[in-house]
Amino acid sequence: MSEAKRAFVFDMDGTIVDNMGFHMKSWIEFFHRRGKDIDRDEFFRATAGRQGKEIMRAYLGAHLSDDEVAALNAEKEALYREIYGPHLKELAGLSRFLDEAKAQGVLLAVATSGPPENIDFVLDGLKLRRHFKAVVGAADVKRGKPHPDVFLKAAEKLGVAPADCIVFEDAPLGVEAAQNAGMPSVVLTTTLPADAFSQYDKVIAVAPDFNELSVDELLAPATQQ
Ligand SMILES: O=P(O)(O)OC[C@H]1O[C@@H](O)[C@H](O)[C@@H](O)[C@@H]1O
Repeated sequence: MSEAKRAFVFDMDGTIVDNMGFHMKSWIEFFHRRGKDIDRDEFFRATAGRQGKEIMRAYLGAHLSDDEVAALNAEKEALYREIYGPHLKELAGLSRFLDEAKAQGVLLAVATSGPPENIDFVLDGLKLRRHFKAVVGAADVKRGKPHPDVFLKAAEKLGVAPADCIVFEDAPLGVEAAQNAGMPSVVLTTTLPADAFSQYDKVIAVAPDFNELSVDELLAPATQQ
């Protein structure tokens, strides 16, 4: 490993946990309560990685006040935590992978579009917070993915140059955000197959879970990847 500090920056939903099906269920129920139907696949591709407030305004009206958006978000995310709670589990191989990365001196961060309550729910619920030197969420940046803000903030908090960070993502908009931040990505195919990411540059690996990923291979010089 070179002298420069390296970092792994993890998306949370769909990457640390395989929960996007539960987010989808909660969105379907949330919109059903309002007499609206949504198409699962179309909705995932259009929204996964965006912040709740952006999704609310896109689907329910740009006129919504901040207070109205906050109340709607609180309802949707409480629904999600209620239905995912009994299934809460880290993606296969994650803890081993994090331990290996730390043993190699890699700094670790979480960069999610989720709100603080969802971050606590996953990181504290699974006792994972101790692994991460920085945790950045929707409350810390203005714009969700595909804007690069959340990844750039994580790199800044870690004190690592964006080009020395590798992002782990499951959503096309998240990979696009990493690309916009100047960071290569590893795609986890928890939610979509590999071909959904073919239009993006700098995808250096694709895997179904962390058991299939090697820290050493990911840290190998870029010319070998
Ligand atoms: O950035 P992450 O961790 O993938 O989080 C994205 C998700 O954040 C959630 O809070 C939203 O309700 C989801 O619809 C969204 O996809």
